[in-house]
Order: sequence, then structure tokens, then C-alpha cells
Amino acid sequence: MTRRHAVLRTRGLVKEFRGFTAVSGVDLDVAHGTVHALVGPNGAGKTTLFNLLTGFLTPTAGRIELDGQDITGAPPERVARLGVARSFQVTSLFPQMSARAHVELALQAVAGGGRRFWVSDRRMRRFTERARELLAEVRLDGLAERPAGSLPYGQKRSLELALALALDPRLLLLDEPTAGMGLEDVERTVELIDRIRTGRTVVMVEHNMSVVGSLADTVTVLQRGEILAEGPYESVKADPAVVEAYLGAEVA
Ligand SMILES: Nc1ncnc2c1ncn2[C@@H]1O[C@H](COP(=O)(O)OP(=O)(O)OP(=O)(O)O)[C@@H](O)[C@H]1O
Repeated sequence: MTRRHAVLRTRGLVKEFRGFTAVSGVDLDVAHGTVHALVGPNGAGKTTLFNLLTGFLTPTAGRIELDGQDITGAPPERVARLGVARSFQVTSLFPQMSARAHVELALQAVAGGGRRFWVSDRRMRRFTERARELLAEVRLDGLAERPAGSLPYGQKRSLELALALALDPRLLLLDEPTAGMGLEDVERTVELIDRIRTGRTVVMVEHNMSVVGSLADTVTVLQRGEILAEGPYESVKADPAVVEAYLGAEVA
């Protein structure tokens, strides 16, 4: 087996909020080309860790590396420019604008034409073509001209995924990709992530264990800011410490 290099690596990562330690000495290695799930009971520190990885929070201590480059303390815009894309749980779409126009705008912003009013026809055609490809990748090709606001919830989330993919990210972070979805949308989203994962590296926070079981190559279980267990889903699921943490959380 060939060893995959770590796209993302953290060492001794700590985040304190006024004396409360939300993330406590986390060493994370996310291997290239894998789907890596972060799970854990409520309050385990998953969101805080995500916010550290994207530069939305600055660590109290420790180090974050992207492909070996130290990005500790880098602001969100820089982390994004370096190739970390995050698909948000909270929707940030323009209701009147078509799905295709959203993706075109994202592509233009990446290409550096974001502040230019005028884009050449040839350039625009390239953006339109690529936007169509990305929309097809997330199965929105039939809905490209629909105003984003009129799309059902699950498809809004697919569009957000297409916007993240428009950045051609080295690392794609998915924040609870199936949160608030009914069974049908959950299944569609699993199938979608399974399609887009090829050649990409994904870190996701996910509460739905069947989603984690279907998609994740590696699962990191957090508890009180620390890594409680790590490995393939089947072995992590059977780990007595993990079972206890979840049962304990349920009892509490
Ligand atoms: N800005 C903040 N100030 C103070 N405490 C915070 C702050 N953000 C998070 N915390 C605390 O840090 C701990 C970890 O929170 P975090 O949101 O990272 O957990 P989580 O694993 O994402 O939980 P959930 O599954 O409920 O989203 C919690 O006890 C939370 O109250």
C-alpha cells in the first residue's frame, strides 16, 4: 500500500475560551484523497476545531499545516486562497440569482476577475462551461437557470457544494452536510459526496453515523476537546470508550 501524504496536519492544537479549553492538544492527520469525519457528542469541540482549520478562530497554542506549509493564525481569506474551501451550514445564496450565475460568480472570483465589471466573451464562455460541469457534478444541471431562492433545501445545499468545488480546493470542509435533511435528501447527499470525493480530500463534521459509515475512510472521535479514538468507522464504532462516550452523552 502506498502511503498517502497528509494534506492537513495539526500538532498540539489548543483553543481556550476565557480559561475553558474547547480543543485540547489535537494532533490530526488528514490523508490526501480521503474522507475524514469528525464526530463526537455535543460540545466535544468539533465546530471549534473546524473554525481553527479555516482561520475563523486563532489557536491558543499548536500548529496547523496545509501540505506542509504552516498556516497557523492565517486569516480566513488567506486560508481560502491557499485552497481550503468550506461549505456552510447556513445558507448564503442570493435568492433571485440563478444557480448557474452563482457558480460563474464564484469562478470569476477565483480567477481574480471578481472586481472587474467587464469580462471578455471568451473568458465568460469558459466560466459558463465550467459552471455547467460543476452543476452537473452536483446533479443540478436541469435546474441551472432556476433562481437559487426557489430551489428546495437539499438542492440549495448541493449548490453550495458546487460553489465550494468552484474553488478547486485542496481540502474541502463540509459542516454537517446532511443537517436538517429528510431521508431522501440524506441519501442523495451521500451519493453526491461519494461522487465528488474522487481525487479530492474532504473533512466533514457529521452527526448522522450511517452517513459517516458510508463515506468516511477515517473517523476521529472527539470528546471534551481531545481525540478519544481514531480509525476506520467499524473499529471506532466498536471501541468501548466511544460507546461509553455516546451512551454517557445520551444519559446526560
Ligand atoms: N466562543 C465561545 N466562547 C466560549 N465557549 C465556547 C465558544 N465556542 C464554543 N465554546 C464551548 O466549547 C465547547 C465546544 O463547543 P463546539 O461548538 O466546538 O462543540 P461541538 O462538538 O461542535 O458541539 P455540537 O455537536 O453541539 O455542535 C462547548 O462547551 C462550547 O460551549
